[in-house]
Amino acid sequence: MSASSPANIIIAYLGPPSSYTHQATVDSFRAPKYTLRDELSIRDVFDAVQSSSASFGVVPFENSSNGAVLHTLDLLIDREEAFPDIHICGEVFMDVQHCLLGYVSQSFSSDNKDLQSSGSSGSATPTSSIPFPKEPRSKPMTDLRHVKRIYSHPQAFGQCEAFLSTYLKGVERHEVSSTSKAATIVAEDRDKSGAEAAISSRLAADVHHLAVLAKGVQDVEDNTTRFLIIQRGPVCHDIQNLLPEKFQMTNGFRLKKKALIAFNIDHGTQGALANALLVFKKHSLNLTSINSRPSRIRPWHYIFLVEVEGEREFDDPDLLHLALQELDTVTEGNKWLGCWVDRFGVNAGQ
Ligand SMILES: O=C(O)C(=O)C[C@]1(C(=O)O)C=C[C@@H](O)C=C1
Repeated sequence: MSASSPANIIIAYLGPPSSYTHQATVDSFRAPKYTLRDELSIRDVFDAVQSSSASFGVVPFENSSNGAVLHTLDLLIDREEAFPDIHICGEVFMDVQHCLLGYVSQSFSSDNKDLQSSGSSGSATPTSSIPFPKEPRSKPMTDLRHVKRIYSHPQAFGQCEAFLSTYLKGVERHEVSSTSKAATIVAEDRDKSGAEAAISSRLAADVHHLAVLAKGVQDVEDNTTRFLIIQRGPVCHDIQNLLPEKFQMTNGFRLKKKALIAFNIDHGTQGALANALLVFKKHSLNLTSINSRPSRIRPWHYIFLVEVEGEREFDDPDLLHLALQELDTVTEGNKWLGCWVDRFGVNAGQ
């Protein structure tokens, strides 16, 4: 059966199961209409969609406290031209509450009434570069002296700095492809000595039979990750009808829409970047973010990614066409990466 047959719409997502991407995907693409397939890396999700072995893919894009997922940006700008047909067709916002998962140590559990004996005062140590470190929001629920290695996705480490630098200072960190992969590794710790722990989700604790050693370990209470839905081909393509209704562009005439565009400019021309940005202003496309990634062609030369939002402009292809034509005249090259219905303020599942 082909990936886009109505009875079998395959959605590839960054796994293994119980990753945050999985949770965002389950909430948006419900069985039996959709079949979810986990992939080991964000690149594998792009590959699955580009090769049409999946109709859609779900990947993390940015976090409200730690910023862009660089790996996703790099795959979108596609320096190697491996993903020429990938377009964004939707977004999902999800609240992310991290936990520290592992094992409760038998040797330390008897004296865990006093958690300060975990070797920490509960305050982060000031250093010359960070004289006033952020206080962690939560305390461990058990002694952590047995933890020698922590596994997680780099984004999750970035979101939990205060807790880690207070209660697990100097403990080796291992970056892996997702938080659920981290939980899988810890669950495989054969002697259950508790030397390994993962920053992962509450769901991953249940799936992998791990103990929750601390809850809500991210630096900020309101910690939201935005995920992108990707498809093969431009958004006007028939494949849009296979998406859940809330993501379909035609569903919301006059709904706010967003788009992502990548471009490069002649860095030697004065005002080149400003001129490119002015095109969006002129065409009433409100710029909401700008990211840059090294071009890897010349040092200190960047590819820019801008996100724009608008209403009428997206419902009239001629208006967009005009804006892009004008962008052609002030950039050295640009790539339309898709447009989608704005879901800001709407949680996954709604
Ligand atoms: O590792 C996961 O569980 C993911 O889905 C990836 C990811 C990310 O890359 O941002 C998703 C949400 C959290 O912000 C941390 C990690």
